[in-house]
Amino acid sequence: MNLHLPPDIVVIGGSNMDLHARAHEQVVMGSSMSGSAGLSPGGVGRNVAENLARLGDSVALVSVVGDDPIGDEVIAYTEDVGVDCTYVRRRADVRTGTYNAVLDSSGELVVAVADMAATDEFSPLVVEAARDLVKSARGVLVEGNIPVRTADVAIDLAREFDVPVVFDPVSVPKAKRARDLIRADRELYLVTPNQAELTALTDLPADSDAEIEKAVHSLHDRGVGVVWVRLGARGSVISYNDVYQELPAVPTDVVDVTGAGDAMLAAFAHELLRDVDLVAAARFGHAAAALTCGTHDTVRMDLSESLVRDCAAGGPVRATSEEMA
Ligand SMILES: Nc1ncnc2c1ncn2[C@@H]1O[C@H](COP(=O)(O)OP(=O)(O)OP(=O)(O)O)[C@@H](O)[C@H]1O
Ligand SMILES: O=c1[nH]cc([C@@H]2O[C@H](CO)[C@@H](O)[C@H]2O)c(=O)[nH]1
Repeated sequence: MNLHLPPDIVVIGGSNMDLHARAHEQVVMGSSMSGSAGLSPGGVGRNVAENLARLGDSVALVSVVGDDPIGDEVIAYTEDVGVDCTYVRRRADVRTGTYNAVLDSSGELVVAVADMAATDEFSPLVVEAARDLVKSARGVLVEGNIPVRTADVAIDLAREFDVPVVFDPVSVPKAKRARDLIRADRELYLVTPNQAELTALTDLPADSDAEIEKAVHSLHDRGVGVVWVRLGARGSVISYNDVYQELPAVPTDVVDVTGAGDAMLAAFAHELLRDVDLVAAARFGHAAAALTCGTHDTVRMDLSESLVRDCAAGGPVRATSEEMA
């Protein structure tokens, strides 16, 4: 008997182990610096799934990791926070992806090397194997780190069953490759670029407010229902139907922005499952991002529904130590 209940959301995306090394002194290129470092499971898709589970949603992850000790750790951690990892494929012939970041003493990123090993080998067959899972979901989230042909199959599959699709283009190079995924002949529910990714998706400038608005409308013309543009410390713009609204970020002392966009997207999706108004859902997303920005990537932010709700209502942006996992 299959005892699995259908998930609210299926996330189709990458899983990594993140290494964050922070120098304790001014970084001198080519030199060995003293500092501290830590490991934590990462990957955009996996991060979104983790945050959804922490917010109390039922979520399944479709992903690929190596059959190696790092993959063991990533899966054990992700299952432990409540994500269904039944459809995470283990492959003996590839390494689990790693994201290796070096930060300076103020927390700014100096350089990051992403070895997307297993995610680069994420074949459409892994998505096909999750057909029944996708069919039963209320929403599917696809992130741009997976190969384009796999993302294409994932979107088609969800649309075949009329399941709304969220697409996160994740970076400029990935957004350029993913441009043709957004087409007028198939609807995407939500696309979430930052300004540079908006340009990469549309071939239009997106520096001024007027340029952003024009580029956003060109995505609507290509079948995207909701466009939510991330503007970093400024906040975001959300656009759908007759609504076009800029939202401020929740001010915070930034310690590490890694994963803030992933938490923001998870929190937004969490609210959508409750039929909350989209602008209110976006505000909830900003609160989750602010909480995540105030925490080192290596110390996972335990996003709980009440913590984010308090923050969105003007409450504290920093979790107390008891609230941290
Ligand atoms: N300096 C900041 N102060 C307050 N909030 C911030 C700051 N930087 C980022 N944020 C919050 O995090 C959200 C996501 O950050 P950003 O817009 O930089 O996303 P991104 O470009 O997709 O980054 P990433 O790919 O690293 O997630 C912002 O919309 C905002 O809510
Ligand atoms: O090229 C990449 N950079 C960063 C990530 C992941 O982004 C996450 C933060 O949003 C982080 O966990 C890292 O693994 C990736 O998968 N590929």
